[in-house]
Amino acid sequence: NKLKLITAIIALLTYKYRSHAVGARRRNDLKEPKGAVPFLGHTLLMASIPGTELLDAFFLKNYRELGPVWSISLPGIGRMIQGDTPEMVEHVNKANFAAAKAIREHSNEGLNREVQKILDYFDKAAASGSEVDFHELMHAFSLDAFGSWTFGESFGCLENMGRKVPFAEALNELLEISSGRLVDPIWRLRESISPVGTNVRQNKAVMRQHIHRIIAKHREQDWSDPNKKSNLLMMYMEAKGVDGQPYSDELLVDTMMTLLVAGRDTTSEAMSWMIYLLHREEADPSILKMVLAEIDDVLGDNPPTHETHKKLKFVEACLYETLRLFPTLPRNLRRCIKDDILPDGTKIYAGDYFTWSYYAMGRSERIWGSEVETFKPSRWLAGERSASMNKFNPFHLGPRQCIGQGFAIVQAVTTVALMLKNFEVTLVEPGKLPVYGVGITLPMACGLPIRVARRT
Ligand code: HEM
Repeated sequence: NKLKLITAIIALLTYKYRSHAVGARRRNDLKEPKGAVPFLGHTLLMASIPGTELLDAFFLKNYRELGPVWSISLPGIGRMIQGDTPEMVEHVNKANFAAAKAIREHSNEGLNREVQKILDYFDKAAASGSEVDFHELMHAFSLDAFGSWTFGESFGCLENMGRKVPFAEALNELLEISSGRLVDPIWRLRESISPVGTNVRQNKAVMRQHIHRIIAKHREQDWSDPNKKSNLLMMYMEAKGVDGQPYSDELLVDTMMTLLVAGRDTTSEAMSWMIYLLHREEADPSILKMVLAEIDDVLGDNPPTHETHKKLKFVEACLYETLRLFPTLPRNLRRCIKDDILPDGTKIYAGDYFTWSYYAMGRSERIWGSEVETFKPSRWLAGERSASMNKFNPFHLGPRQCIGQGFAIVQAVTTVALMLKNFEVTLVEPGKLPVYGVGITLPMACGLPIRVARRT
C-alpha cells in the first residue's frame, strides 16, 4: 500500500510539474521558450547555452521569436516573467521605492591624476609598440579611480599591472563567483560543500579589512581642519541614518563594497565597448572625427574640469549609444510584492519575478526602428535625446535610478577624451566582435587588445 501511495504521489507531482519548475505556478496564458522539463522547468535549457551566448541565444532570440512578454520557470526561483517594453519596465518600477540620492560630489583632480597613469602607460606601450589589453587596463584603472574618489587613496593597480594586488584579486574572484550563482539555482549547496565557500569568506575578509583600515585612518585625522580634503567616505561618515545615529563601521564597509561592486565593472566595461565601437572595422570614420574635433575644441591644452566635461556632449552621446548596444548592466529583475497586471494585460502574481533585458531592448527593432543596428550617437543629442531616454535608459529611470550615474559619465567621458586627445588607438583585431563573458555585467571574455601611438 505504501508503495502504491508513493507511486501515486510521484505520478501526481509529475503531472502537476510536467512542464514547469517546482515552486512555480503553471501559466498557460504566457508564451514560453520550448525545452521546459518536469520539475526543473527551463534549467536544463539555460544550462545548455554557454554563458557567453546567453544574451543573444536566449534573451534576444526569445524576444524576437516570442515577443516582448514571455516567461520561464526555475526551481528555487519560481516564475520569471520577461517583459521588454519601456511601458512594462516603467510600470513595474513605479513600486513604492524610496528614491536614492544621486552621488554628485566627485573630484576631477583625483580622476585626472589616475588618467595620467594611463597616459604614462600608453607612452611606454607606444614607444615599444607592444599590445595593451585595454579591457584589463580599464578594470585596473576603474578600481584605482574609485579608490581615489571614494577614500582619497588609489589601490595601486595601474602601477602594478601584471602583479597581484590583494584587494583587486579578492574583488575579481568574488565577482566571478557571484556571476556563477546567476546560472546555478543550487549555488548555496555547492558553495557549502566545496572550497568555493571558503574562498568567498576569505576574499570578503580581505576586502572588508582593507576598508576597515581606511575608515580607521580617516577617524584619526583632524576633522575640525577647514582645509581637510573631503571624499565620499567622509560624506558617509558625517551623515546620519534614519535613526539619527551615525553609520556604524560595518554599515560603512557594506556601503563602500556596494558602490565598488556596482560601479567598477559597469563603468570600465562601458569604456572598453566604446573604444571598440569607435575603432572597429565597420565604424563610420566620421564619428571618430567628430569625437576628436569636440575633444580638441573643448579641452585644448587644459586638463578636464567640471565645466569642460559638460561640454563634451558628443562624447557623452557616444557613451549612451555604446550602452544601448552593450549595456554593461545587461539584465535586471524585480520580485513582485503584490498581484498586478502589466500594461499589456499580462497578470503577474506576488512572488513572481519580473525581469527585463536592457540588451534585448537596446537591440529591439520594435523600439528603435530600422536603424537599430547602427551606431548612431546623434540619437542621444538634444532633439532626439529625450525620446531615446523614454525608450531606454542604461542607468535606469525613476526611484531606483543608478546613484553613480553622474560619476560614471564623468569618469568615462573624461578618460576616453584624455586618451583619444593624446593617443591614436588601433584595434589588433578590428574585424572581430569581442565575445562577452558570463557575468552580472558585460565583460569582454578575451579582453580587447589594442596598439597606441602618440597623436600628432
Ligand atoms: C556605465 C556605468 C553604470 C551603469 C550602466 C549602471 C547601471 C545601473 C542600473 C541599471 C541600476 C539600476 C539597478 C536596479 O534597478 O536594480 C544601477 C543601480 C545602482 N548603481 Fe549603477 N551603473 C553604472 C555605474 C555606477 C557607479 C560608478 C556607481 C557607484 C559609484 C554605481 C552605483 C549604483 C548603486 C549603488 C545602485 C543601486 C541604487 C539603488 O538601488 O537605489 N553605478 N546602476
